[in-house]
Amino acid sequence: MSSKRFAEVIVELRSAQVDRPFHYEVPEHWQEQVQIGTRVLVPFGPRRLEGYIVGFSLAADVSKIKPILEVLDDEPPLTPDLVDLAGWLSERYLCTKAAAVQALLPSGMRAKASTKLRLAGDPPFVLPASLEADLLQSLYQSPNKTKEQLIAERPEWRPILRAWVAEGILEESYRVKQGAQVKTITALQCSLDSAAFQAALEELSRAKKQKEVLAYLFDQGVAVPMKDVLSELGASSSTVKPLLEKGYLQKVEQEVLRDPYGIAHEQPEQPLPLTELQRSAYDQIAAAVDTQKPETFLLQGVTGSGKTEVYLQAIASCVEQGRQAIMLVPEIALTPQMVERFKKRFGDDVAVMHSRLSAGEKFDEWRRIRQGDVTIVVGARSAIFAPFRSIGLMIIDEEHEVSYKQDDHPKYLAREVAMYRARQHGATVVLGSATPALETRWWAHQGQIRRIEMGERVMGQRLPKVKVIDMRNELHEGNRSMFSKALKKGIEERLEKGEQIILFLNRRGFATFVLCRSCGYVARCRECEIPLTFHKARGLEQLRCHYCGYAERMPETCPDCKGDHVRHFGTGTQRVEEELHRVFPQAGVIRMDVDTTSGKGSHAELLQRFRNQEAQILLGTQMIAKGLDFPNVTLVGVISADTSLFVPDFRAAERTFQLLTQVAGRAGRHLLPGEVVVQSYNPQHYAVQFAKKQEYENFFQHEIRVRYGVHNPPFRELTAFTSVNTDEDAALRIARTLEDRLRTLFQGRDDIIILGTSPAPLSRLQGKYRFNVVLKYIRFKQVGDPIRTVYLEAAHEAQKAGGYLSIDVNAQMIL
Ligand SMILES: Nc1ncnc2c1ncn2[C@@H]1O[C@H](COP(=O)(O)OP(=O)(O)OP(=O)(O)O)[C@@H](O)[C@H]1O
Ligand SMILES: [Zn+2]
Ligand SMILES: [Zn+2]
Repeated sequence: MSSKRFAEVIVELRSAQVDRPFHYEVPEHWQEQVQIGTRVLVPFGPRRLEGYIVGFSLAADVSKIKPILEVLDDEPPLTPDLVDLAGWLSERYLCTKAAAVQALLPSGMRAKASTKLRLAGDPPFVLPASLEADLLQSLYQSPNKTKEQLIAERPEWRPILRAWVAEGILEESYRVKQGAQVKTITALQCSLDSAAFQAALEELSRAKKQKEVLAYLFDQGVAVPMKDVLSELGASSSTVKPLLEKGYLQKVEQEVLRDPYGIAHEQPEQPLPLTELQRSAYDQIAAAVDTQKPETFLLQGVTGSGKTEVYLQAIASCVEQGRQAIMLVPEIALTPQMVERFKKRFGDDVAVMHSRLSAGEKFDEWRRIRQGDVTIVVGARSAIFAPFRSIGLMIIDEEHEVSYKQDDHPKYLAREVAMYRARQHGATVVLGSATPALETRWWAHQGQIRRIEMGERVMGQRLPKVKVIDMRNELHEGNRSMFSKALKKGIEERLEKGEQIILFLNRRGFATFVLCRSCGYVARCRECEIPLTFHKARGLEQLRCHYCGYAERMPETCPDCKGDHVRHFGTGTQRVEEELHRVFPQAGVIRMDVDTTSGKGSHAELLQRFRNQEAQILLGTQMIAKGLDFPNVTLVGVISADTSLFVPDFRAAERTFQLLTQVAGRAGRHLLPGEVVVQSYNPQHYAVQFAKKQEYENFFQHEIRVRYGVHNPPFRELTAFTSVNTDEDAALRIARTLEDRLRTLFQGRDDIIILGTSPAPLSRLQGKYRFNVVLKYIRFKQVGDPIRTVYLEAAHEAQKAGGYLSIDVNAQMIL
């Protein structure tokens, strides 16, 4: 090809003003090497930026076009289908292309560029006492300093450097440091031929250990990690040193991949013989994978129905056909046990990706996927972007989980990304849950996706019996404790029999607020206006804001009425723990909440202690609701079902139902029968009642009518705009302007509903005021482009006013 190609490059700036590809010339020597997805370094104004090639064109205005400075990788990090996916992400979620590209790559990927300088021409004549003289001296004395370091040292040198480069006195070259370094180890190698080897042995006649090391490496024929050589032969580095000096051995740096789990996987575990229901589910999924046509399933299986075994075998069948598989699980459920289950089945063929890995570990796992070293990835949300070549199967377990929606740009929903990639790759998507998202179940009802039902537990165990206790009656009968009589009795029985108990505290609400019983004053954060949460640590009573971290002492008297009736209300895990110790002094309790699990690995460690039966009671928030499987647990108690029912969220009923069903599903999964006790002040609520009977289908029928009546998902999609500013008037003004423009734009469209400017449920956060405008529409395709224009304009104005305007397309929660 003789005609010159120009590369279209997306640079790493996330600003909307530069949200388009820029053209660069591809220097002759890189013509062969660059492809779509190649990472490059390009000049951008006075800066040098990293960017990705997203296309090629025969550009016209050649005069202005600058050449690419550097190609950053041998293999392009992005495959062409990922470049295409980035384009889709930015259109679907209205984010910049740069933000979309970055979402596809591990955080450790970003390079830092630096500029090396070399004196190339004759140094200029400079006055002995001048800026130029200092610079020259510095250049001679420390030739390794980069341009960036020099400028940081003396900003006044910047124009001089620029001039000298222009005059050819200095020459620039770029060096790029990877964000996360490739990890290497030192290995030893013997590259002598046999004759030279024999000669060397003679020469070393008396140095027995040296001879041994040399012979060992000669026999190996390949490089062996130095530490293995030393431990194998019981040698020390002083043995190796003379061999290196004489040139008999060479040191080589070998790349190694960090294995974050490092589990030894010797004997692969055999698949279990499937039950009839599992077999039928497996057959349908495997057949779909075979067709290589995009298809989505809802695998609706009650808790304990053995969905995981179906996933494992479907993955095995996909991999056998030479295609790759992605398995998503909620971050919280991605425990070492979970990973171990995959590693036992598939050995080293599995990469793991989640946010608790270090940047280096993430980078390595990502490279193993990109290089084709593994065919399966298990991970949290972002693993859906795994750079596989030919995806056959994508599974999203607990697909209804909120954590599958990214809360930062691009605010993608993993389920939608999976379905888009399925179209690209001709892959099958499996959405698995006992309590599917209402939308998913609705699509299945509409026939857009196929539903597979597994209505029974694996060994035919009964679903646990759920008792709902009316806490109002308990109070009327004089029981002022947080444990109903039934729950107390249940705990006592289990403690006696040596069985285990999970107590669950539903804390989506703001549980331990502080209230004055005589005047009704509620302590709130000064910055966020959220009720403060009561905390007790080392005898100190504190009020803390869960959003911004603000803290103050618990007041002794009411700031409003000066009375002494201020009390903390609601129930935090700490209070339940104290109460447990008081009522059941003999019982060991493990508490799991954000306070006890903030350290790396502490989450897994606490669960392991419970598994080892070091304590009989596990007490926690929703983080213990998912995927835990403990054979000895026969009682699950929910302290209060109500806290999640009264949050200002249209999904409150759905979430409550899901949480209660998931929690109840933790009991009686094995041989011992299970019991569940749910305490509630609103036991008649339909979410509580359907959860009691574990009747998802009936809940769905009821809830879908409620949604239809108020035009909520799945009948409309919601996009939320939030105007944020420290100045309340400015925040309000921007939101109103946006609302007006949307109204003008969609005038006469009765399929579109605009919920006018209103204070956000979190009306103040970290000292900033927040106002929402919510748009409801049927098809995003019909509104996406016009919304983008209006949004970008208003966002620009918000910025000028010192705040910002955020957008959440297909919002799952409005805060
Ligand atoms: N075919 C089988 N034969 C014997 N045991 C099985 C079989 N399939 C699954 N099991 C066992 O049944 C238990 C429940 O299975 P699994 O955890 O996969 O259920 P699940 O549907 O994912 O439940 P949940 O939604 O509650 O997480 C597990 O202990 C699993 O090892
Ligand atoms: Zn008061
Ligand atoms: Zn706050």
